[in-house]
Amino acid sequence: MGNAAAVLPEESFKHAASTLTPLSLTRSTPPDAQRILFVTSEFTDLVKVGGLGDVSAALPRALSRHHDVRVLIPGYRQVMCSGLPMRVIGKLPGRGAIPPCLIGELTLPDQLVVHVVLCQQLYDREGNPYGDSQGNDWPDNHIRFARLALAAAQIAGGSGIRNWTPDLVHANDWPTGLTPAYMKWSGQNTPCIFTIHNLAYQGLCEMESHVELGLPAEALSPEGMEYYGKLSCMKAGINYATRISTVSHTYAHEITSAAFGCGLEGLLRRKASEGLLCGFVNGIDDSWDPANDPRLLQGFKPGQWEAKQLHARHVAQTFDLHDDGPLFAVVSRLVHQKGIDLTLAAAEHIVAGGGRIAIIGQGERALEQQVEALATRFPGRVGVNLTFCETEARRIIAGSDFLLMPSRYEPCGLSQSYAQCYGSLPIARRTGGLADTIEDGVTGFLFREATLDSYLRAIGRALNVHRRPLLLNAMRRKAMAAPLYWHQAVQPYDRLYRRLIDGTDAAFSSRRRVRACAS
Ligand SMILES: Nc1ncnc2c1ncn2[C@@H]1O[C@H](COP(=O)(O)OP(=O)(O)O[C@H]2O[C@H](CO)[C@@H](O)[C@H](O)[C@H]2O)[C@@H](O)[C@H]1O
Repeated sequence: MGNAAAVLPEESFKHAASTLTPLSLTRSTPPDAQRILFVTSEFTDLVKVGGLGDVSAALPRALSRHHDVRVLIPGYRQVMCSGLPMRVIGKLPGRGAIPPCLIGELTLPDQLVVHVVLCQQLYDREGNPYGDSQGNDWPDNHIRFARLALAAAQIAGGSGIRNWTPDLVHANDWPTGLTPAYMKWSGQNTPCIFTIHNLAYQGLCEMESHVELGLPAEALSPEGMEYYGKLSCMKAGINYATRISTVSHTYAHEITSAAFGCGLEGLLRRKASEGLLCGFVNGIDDSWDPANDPRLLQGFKPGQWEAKQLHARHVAQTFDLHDDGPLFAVVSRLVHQKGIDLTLAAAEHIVAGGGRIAIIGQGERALEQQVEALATRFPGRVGVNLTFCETEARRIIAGSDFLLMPSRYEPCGLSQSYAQCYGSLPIARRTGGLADTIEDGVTGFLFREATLDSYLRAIGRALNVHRRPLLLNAMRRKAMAAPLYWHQAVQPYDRLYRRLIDGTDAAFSSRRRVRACAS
């Protein structure tokens, strides 16, 4: 296998940025830094669908103060069109129906190294990482992401990148679930952490796909990755990783119950009882600083509320809303998980209470149509923008008084923390990371049941606070100080990496163990 640097071959992506750049990579890392390969299907700098992209861009950067971290992503069209110079540094063989690939390397302006799995037939497509522009999943997703996972395992085994083999692999969500499995089946003992960002997306495929994926017989049993007659990439990640983490303490506990475990609660309960499952709350990246955000019309600090009013006027103009009344924001993927139907039902009460609602998001077509219909029903009071626009999202958050987040479940959630940073008080369900990051009545409002009544009570409390400016501003100040930034949130990952690499981590100590739910 040739590992020498090469220019992208002509038959490779026609969209590729094929300029050769000298490889001069000298990030200063501490002497005890370990080599970490962070494997992900989204990376916000280049391609993002949701929160996984944000975490994948921020966590490796925060980790790179402590370690030599490299990110591995598929070479989607968005990645190849990024305009960043790409070097081809190696190639890797296929397995079953998984085609061979090249390994590319990008160095981002801040020197973070991103390795790219180059395989035109799998990744050079219109649409997002998981499906076409009509929202249909790609039928060969199992092969597309098995290619990513296999590349990670091969790199961990010493192939693909010359003079760089990771001491630890960190895989994320189902698209990377086969990573620890391929590592194990090739006899490697490099530790692999698997982080669950959202258990509900499992990456299922038919049993017959085992030939295409080159799976050994043991994979096909319930002790492997069999899941109710199918194959589950999520289950592979949970079963074969050295340790499993998820993105909040409460979600780590919740997924051991039937209500949140998506059929994997038994396995997760066992992992929790063995001390192999933990929850680390996500941080947010430093760009979420209202005083220094170039995407805002005017920066602000706690107390400089006139800048919030400026953004509220901007939102009113762009969403065709009246100028008066508390402003509620929805910045969300429009999917069932996020409880959008509850907000649709609550909207008439918010409007009757004098409120206005600005919704920005994309997602399930039926929900998109329903939010559009809501705006038609309440002109001047409800405005909708069915796009994904980071700048507008930030301005809406900055201008709003409240962020609506009635999620049915929420592994961690980032939007509530973004809102807190910008002095917008989240109104959210007491579940997952929402319960861990919002202090009820202090830095936001929580409600327990996924019912309209319960939600409306929280909205009513928020409206009461809005009528008392002193109290509102006091809550805003507390909210702005609440979120955890990644340089703080990274600590438990750093400690776990070190324990796994030096072999001192028998399992999570009983004090830190996730208490498994009873059912
Ligand atoms: N129209 C729009 N325009 C611009 N930006 C938009 C947008 N709609 C949504 N976003 C952004 O998308 C991201 C959503 O992040 P979340 O963590 O809230 O949810 P998501 O369900 O995608 O992530 C999953 O993974 C993350 C990461 O671990 C977990 O926090 C979460 O609970 C889990 O469901 C935020 O950055 C938000 O601002």
